[in-house]
Amino acid sequence: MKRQLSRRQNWRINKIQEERAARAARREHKTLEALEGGDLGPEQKGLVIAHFGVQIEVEACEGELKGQRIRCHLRANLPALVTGDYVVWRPGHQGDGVVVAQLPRHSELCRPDPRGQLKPVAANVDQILIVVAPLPEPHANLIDRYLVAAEHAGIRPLLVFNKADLVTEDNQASLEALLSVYQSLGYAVLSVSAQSRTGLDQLQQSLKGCISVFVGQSGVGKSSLVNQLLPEVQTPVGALSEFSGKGTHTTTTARLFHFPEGGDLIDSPGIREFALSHIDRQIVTEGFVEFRPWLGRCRFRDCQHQHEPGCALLGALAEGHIDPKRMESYRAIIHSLPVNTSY
Ligand SMILES: Nc1nc2c(ncn2[C@@H]2O[C@H](COP(=O)(O)OP(=O)(O)OP(=O)(O)O)[C@@H](O)[C@H]2O)c(=O)[nH]1
Ligand SMILES: [Zn+2]
Repeated sequence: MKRQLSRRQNWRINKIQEERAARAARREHKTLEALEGGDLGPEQKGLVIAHFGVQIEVEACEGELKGQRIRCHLRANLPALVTGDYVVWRPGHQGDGVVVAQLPRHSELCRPDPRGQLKPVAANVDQILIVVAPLPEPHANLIDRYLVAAEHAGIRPLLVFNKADLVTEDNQASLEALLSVYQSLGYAVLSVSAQSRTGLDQLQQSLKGCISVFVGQSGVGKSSLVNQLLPEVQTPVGALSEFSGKGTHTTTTARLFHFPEGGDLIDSPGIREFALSHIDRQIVTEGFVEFRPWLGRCRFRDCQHQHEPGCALLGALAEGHIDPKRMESYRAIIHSLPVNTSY
């Protein structure tokens, strides 16, 4: 009986929400019609700064309005836009505007939505800053997961080793051993301290001219670094959770910030946690860059690289071309995948 009731209540709640959404959509449609009926300004390029339900905040990239932020309505039939998207838009007469087209993306960061479907959450990201620190103790496995995600998205990763001030005689050797694995694979590693400001100039240099995101385990100092790099916080970093609308699943709402020294940041709690809930065996295998020369060379086409005879990866491991720690990490990631993922 109780169950029935709550199902009924759920249905009512859903219905009310649907009606509310439909009313908002009708209102939006009217506004849009009025705007498009009047004469709009010229088509021009803009950058999506943030998304607010049916509207988006666009920064003008050119013309008289360059640098200004405009609340824009979305012409019907546009693909879903995300922060970092470049668009074509037309100014209206009341400080608003209409987005008329999306320009092509060169990269996408995706996350599963509540239904498990992959959705882009940020576009045109050039660089993923994977933040690690002596504390909390870094896990190679987690770093490798971020690297796989970056490789899969085709976005350059940069390892940012924060809290360099916490390096001591006791932990130095193991930290250097951990990081040298990545350096020898060709990944850039930058040693910094948000606290003592060591290395921040160099970090600023590597942010210039591109859109970056920060990822990494909780407590490594992402907020601290962002606070150092964005001193005149355009939106308080502490208020990031406001965008996530506490307790809802919309934690993926991202916002674009400009670093005063150049370069952009896209940030949101959802992006910081951007990890790998949505990868399969093939993505992981290809995400280990040093495996690439050996892929497709195993005796068996469906080789799982575990203990099969004639496995090219195992051969490369035995000959010292693959670091045993990375192989161990690879296996741990594969092991953590839901069973039956396709190869
Ligand atoms: N010693 C030292 N402490 C730091 C440094 N950077 C950050 N911290 C400290 O580390 C703790 C965590 O920093 P946050 O910036 O909140 O870390 P976060 O990665 O944003 O954490 P989440 O918000 O949980 O994801 C805070 O107590 C900071 O003061 C650093 O360079 N050196
Ligand atoms: Zn194999």
